[in-house]
Amino acid sequence: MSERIAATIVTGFLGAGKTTLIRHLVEATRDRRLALLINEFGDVGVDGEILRACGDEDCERPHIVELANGCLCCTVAEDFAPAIEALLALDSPPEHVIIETSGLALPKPLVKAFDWPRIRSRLFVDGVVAVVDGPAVAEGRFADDLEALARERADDASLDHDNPLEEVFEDQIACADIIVLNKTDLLDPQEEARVMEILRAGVGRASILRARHGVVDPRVALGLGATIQADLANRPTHHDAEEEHDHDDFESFVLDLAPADDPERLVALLSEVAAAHDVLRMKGFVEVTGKPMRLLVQGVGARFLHHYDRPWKIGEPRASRLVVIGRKGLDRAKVAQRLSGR
Ligand SMILES: Nc1nc2c(ncn2[C@@H]2O[C@H](COP(=O)(O)OP(=O)(O)OP(=O)(O)O)[C@@H](O)[C@H]2O)c(=O)[nH]1
Repeated sequence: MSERIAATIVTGFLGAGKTTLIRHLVEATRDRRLALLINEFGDVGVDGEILRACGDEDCERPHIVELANGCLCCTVAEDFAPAIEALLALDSPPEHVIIETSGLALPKPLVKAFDWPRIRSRLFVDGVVAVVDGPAVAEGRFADDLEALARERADDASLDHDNPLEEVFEDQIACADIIVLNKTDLLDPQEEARVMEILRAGVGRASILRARHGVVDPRVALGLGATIQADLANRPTHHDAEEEHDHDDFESFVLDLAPADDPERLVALLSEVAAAHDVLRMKGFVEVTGKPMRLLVQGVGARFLHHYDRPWKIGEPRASRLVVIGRKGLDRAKVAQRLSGR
């Protein structure tokens, strides 16, 4: 089996800033091959146009696939799986896929669609990012333009999800690994605190990042830098490329671990440590004692996935190495101590 490719699902109500955030991520990760899969209702092509029209030739770089035939989770066989297969059959297939859902989509069924064998063998869900329209929530609404939202709902014959909007919003929040509280430029401190409170009440253990115009660190949103860093042993030249970036809100470090005897136990511990120290991302490869395959481990907040991605190559150092990303002030010594003391 070829290596599986990570996919990030970006969800959030109409106008919350999904396209703006994705555009930022595309611009901030020019050295990576991204593909975008956009699921829009009604005004087909608009988001794709915005993403293409960066006024910069590099913005042509990602492959953009638009799927307009309704809810992705309801059309897995006809639309979603063939689109993914076509992307992966490209001469240079993407390293990461970003899926923008329609504002009304429930993310959970889409995450479940990844369990389809045709999808599961090629792709895994790296994380679900929910974009929240800060000012709309502060005003007790969920979207900036409720009428447009109602129209979208009415036009969408494939949606028999006729849940109250609150429930769709709550579902999007509940399913997210990372919540981006967007449009903070339009919130005063009291409003921002109130929205934070509403979100915290609904989110469980997801991390909430504040953003203006969707500007979030791609290492956190996509884990892209994390993959590179965790793979340092195999790609020593990337060491040279590590420069000081202006990622002032976050910090990251690489942690070397002993080989794991029991992957389940390791992942449970990682999840516990991530929750205790508000770690946003952990990602890397681990040697499991007695296994010829390397274990890919990746966490977004406290949610972890792991699978054996390929056999260790002959002569390849079997390092167990994770990149850990958190907010500034992350207690590196404590995280290291808890993970090395297993
Ligand atoms: N003031 C302000 N405007 C923003 C911000 N983020 C996005 N916008 C604007 O909000 C509008 C909607 O943003 P989009 O990125 O298109 O939102 P979307 O979630 O993709 O919308 P749909 O695809 O229609 O569901 C656009 O006019 C953006 O320029 C922000 O942080 N602050």
